[in-house]
Amino acid sequence: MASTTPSTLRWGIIATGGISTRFSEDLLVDPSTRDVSDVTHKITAVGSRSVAGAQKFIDKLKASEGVSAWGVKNGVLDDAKPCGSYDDVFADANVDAVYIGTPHTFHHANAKAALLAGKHVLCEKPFTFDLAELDELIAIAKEKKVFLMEAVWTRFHPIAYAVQDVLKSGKLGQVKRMFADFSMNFEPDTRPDDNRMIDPEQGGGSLLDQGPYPSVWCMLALHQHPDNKDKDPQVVSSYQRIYERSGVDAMSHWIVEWKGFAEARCLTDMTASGLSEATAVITCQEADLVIDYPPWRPESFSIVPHSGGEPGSIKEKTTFKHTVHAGGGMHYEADEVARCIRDGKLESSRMPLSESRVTQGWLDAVRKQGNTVLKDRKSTAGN
Ligand SMILES: NC(=O)C1=CN([C@@H]2O[C@H](COP(=O)(O)OP(=O)(O)OC[C@H]3O[C@@H](n4cnc5c(N)ncnc54)[C@H](OP(=O)(O)O)[C@@H]3O)[C@@H](O)[C@H]2O)C=CC1
Ligand SMILES: O=C1OC[C@@H](O)[C@H](O)[C@H]1O
Repeated sequence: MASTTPSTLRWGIIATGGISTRFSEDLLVDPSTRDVSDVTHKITAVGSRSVAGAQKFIDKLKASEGVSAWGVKNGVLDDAKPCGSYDDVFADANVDAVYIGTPHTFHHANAKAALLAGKHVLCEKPFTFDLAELDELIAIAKEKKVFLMEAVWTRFHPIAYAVQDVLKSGKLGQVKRMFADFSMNFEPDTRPDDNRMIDPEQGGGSLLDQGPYPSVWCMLALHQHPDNKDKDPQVVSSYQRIYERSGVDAMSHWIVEWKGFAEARCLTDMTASGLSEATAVITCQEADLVIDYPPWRPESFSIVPHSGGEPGSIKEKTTFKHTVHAGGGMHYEADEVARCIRDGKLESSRMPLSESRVTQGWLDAVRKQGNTVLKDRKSTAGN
């Protein structure tokens, strides 16, 4: 059988913190371990606030062990240039696409600069601080004819497709409502004031950091459900508990309504853990679909009969496992970006900009209805 040469995407990595490390390590994993042969990845530039920081990051990647050692041996890092500013990465002709791994309040400025320089952009969650900032990025990407996507990696995991297949098959009957939770004890009192979960200047608090995950399951299970016709679901109620030390939210609750279809209750909490066996529960006519912890990378879900005397045709619990292939699981979204760019697409149909707008709107609504120090923070759009 004739084999075609894979398309290689050349990445510039912006920032050298925790998530940039994990994303880059996944770019170093052999694509064939996840049955991918049509795209490959290279890291051609790393941007940090200091050139020494960028060099240290590259050196650490070059010392990778385990599944990421493959990329080191196979040239993924051979042309990686350390840059002492993010702008140097945006100006680099050897970079096709930029991955943005800075704290929340910097996403807009960093993505905007990259787009204006003509680079394709994959930006960490939450896309921006508010919807006005996101709309500005979308307008620039459209004008520059470059690809833009929010890095909601969980949407590309095997389990995400499997959950949708079950719901779409109709075997669980009508969807009634759902609950989605990302609670985790980050032990905020032990963290310094400049930790990004605490610091308002970095968009701290549970809502912005954790909120994108309940949204994943809401969007896949309800928003994209074939029976749903409401494409503009709104937050109808919310509550935020304040983390007194810095005034960000310790916990947020909100309810979203898809008119004429269903409601979702969403929860984020950075001060207490969530249920280990239920990061999301989708209540359907015939049974519940229960997705296990952790919300960002679950690998199993169960179909669970209704409790008590509730009717429902499904009487036995069945559990399904969908493990992430070798690596951390961020390679799937990277493959999606590579394919979209190869095919000349400006957005992903799996993670469309219209859906990022919907979930960004929920974060805005909860923040504005609450009473944290970020309540009235002004958008940087247009600056
Ligand atoms: N998808 C996922 O699973 C995860 C996503 N995230 C997301 O990734 C983003 C970054 O999170 P994370 O990597 O944990 O954060 P870190 O604090 O570990 O790293 C942030 C990096 O941003 C750069 N930076 C630029 N300006 C500042 C500033 N003023 N203060 C602090 N850092 C700055 C720094 O890199 P440098 O010095 O090199 O410029 C720093 O290392 C967030 O949007 C977060 O929500 C985080 C964790 C998991
Ligand atoms: O995106 C995330 O997922 C995993 C969590 O540990 C992290 O805080 C969050 O940013």
